[in-house]
Amino acid sequence: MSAAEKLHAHPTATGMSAAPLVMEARGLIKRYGHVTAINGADFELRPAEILAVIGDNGAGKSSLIKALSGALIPDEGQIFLEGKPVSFRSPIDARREGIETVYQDLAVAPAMTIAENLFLGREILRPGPLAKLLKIIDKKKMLDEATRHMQGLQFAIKSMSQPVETLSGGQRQGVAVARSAAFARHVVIMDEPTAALGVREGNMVLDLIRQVRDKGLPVILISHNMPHVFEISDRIHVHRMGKRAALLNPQKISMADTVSVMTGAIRPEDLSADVLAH
Ligand SMILES: Nc1ncnc2c1ncn2[C@@H]1O[C@H](COP(=O)(O)OP(=O)(O)OP(=O)(O)O)[C@@H](O)[C@H]1O
Repeated sequence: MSAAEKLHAHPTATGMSAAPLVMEARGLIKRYGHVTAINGADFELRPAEILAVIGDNGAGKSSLIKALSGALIPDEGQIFLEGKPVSFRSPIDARREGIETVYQDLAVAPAMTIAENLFLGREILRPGPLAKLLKIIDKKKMLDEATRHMQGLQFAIKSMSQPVETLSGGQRQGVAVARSAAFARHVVIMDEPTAALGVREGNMVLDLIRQVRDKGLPVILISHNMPHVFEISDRIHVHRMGKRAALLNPQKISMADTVSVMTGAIRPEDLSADVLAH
């Protein structure tokens, strides 16, 4: 058993709560030459929660998320999914394990329909050996399933055969969120999903993220938007200098104090216990 696995096997010895975790990381390290982007980071994600990950520019949020989504291989440390140690060599590995990531850019293919976007790279083929051999796509089934899924998320769009380029920015981002919700089995990671959006559209995407959580999937939300973080998250992971500095309860701590923890103006050890999340 590796050191990290031992840590995981004795959670109370490290002061962790014994509650079940969907995803966990212990002691992640990633160095780029002289820069240490991840510096002994811990991470914990609970079932059906929205966990915001916040931090100043350069704090190492993206690097942490890349490690959790297979886009970066850490030099040290261990990631656990549903209690099992996992080692992702690529984002495809992470996807196979049920972790879906929505990136801020590269969200959708504009010329394709909503239904096609939902099944992009995972098209449903018509039944039968010939259809499989010729890779004949079952458009009707994809359309039906897309409609059913979008209705389940209360996504207000009339036709799933509409090209994505006819949608607003918020609706496009909504399609990306819905796609990740459709295929994720364990975790949805969202990197600044509302960054490029106006107020109404941002709120629409926040609603959709809540729906994903309410379906039972935990969401990791990386965001610089403090009002959004406070509106939607169940717990806040503050990342600072390459590691988790604090885990905060947005119901108890003010936005101003949260920003102070993020920038280092308040030291985590000076916080009162009631603002910490467990
Ligand atoms: N591929 C890389 N090569 C070299 N240095 C890197 C690389 N990726 C990240 N870094 C460095 O690691 C540190 C953390 O970067 P990271 O992008 O993870 O931070 P961040 O919190 O996501 O920042 P931002 O909010 O600005 O996106 C920074 O100093 C960055 O310059």
